[in-house]
Amino acid sequence: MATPETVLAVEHVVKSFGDNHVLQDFSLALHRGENVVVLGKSGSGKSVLIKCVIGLLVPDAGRITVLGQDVTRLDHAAMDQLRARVGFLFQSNALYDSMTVRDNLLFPLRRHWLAHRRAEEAALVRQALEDVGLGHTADMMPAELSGGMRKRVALARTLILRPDILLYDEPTTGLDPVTSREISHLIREVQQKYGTAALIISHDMSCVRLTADRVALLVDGRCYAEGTYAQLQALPDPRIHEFFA
Ligand SMILES: Nc1ncnc2c1ncn2[C@@H]1O[C@H](COP(=O)(O)OP(=O)(O)OP(=O)(O)O)[C@@H](O)[C@H]1O
Repeated sequence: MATPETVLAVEHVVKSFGDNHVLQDFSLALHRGENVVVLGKSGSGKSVLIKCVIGLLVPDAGRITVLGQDVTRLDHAAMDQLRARVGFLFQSNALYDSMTVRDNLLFPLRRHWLAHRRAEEAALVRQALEDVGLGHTADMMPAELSGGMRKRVALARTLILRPDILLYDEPTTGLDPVTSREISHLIREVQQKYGTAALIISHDMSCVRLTADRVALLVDGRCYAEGTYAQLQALPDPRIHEFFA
């Protein structure tokens, strides 16, 4: 079997804030088309990791390569171009409340691909919304949507650029259990339909079980263990077991 292509590599990353050593030699690889969940307790450094990946924080040591480019060495323009290929779903969704759903989706499109024809734009918006099960919402304002619908719109807004990688920051936080499950299933559907690789940070075990091809456990700043959900669940190590209890 061919070796899977690595689309994101975190290698020996170290990040401290004063005496708070958050990431200590953390390494992880994400392969094309794969969903990897980084699971860790509150305060373990999951957000710090994702911020390092998108260049909002700079690691003290180590290397992060996204689609073959070392993000710690990219200038602003190169980072901006790379961000068009890496969709980031914020925990807060970060929708523009004063814009319709349609204009929220058009925003990244116009920012990154200036020369789209109107008819093409309309088709792309329609397709992205249909793919998240919200074909009828283009004219609505974000305030008219439920929490789950806002999450779907935010996902559609990242999908419209056809990213190679999706980064999900706690995608089910703040949602009720039924809606959380729907979003987890949607993450899987997107993976299958778009072929994107996803790095998902979460401590919602239902989301982890439903979305992860592989789980990486972030403990004491390191990738303490990795494997499928079932493999990790079966391990007797108490530091792993407590997540599955
Ligand atoms: N900009 C910053 N300056 C100083 N300390 C920070 C900064 N960002 C994060 N930290 C610290 O890094 C540690 C890890 O925080 P992080 O937000 O990554 O945790 P997390 O695993 O995402 O937690 P949660 O699941 O609660 O969101 C915390 O101790 C936090 O206080």
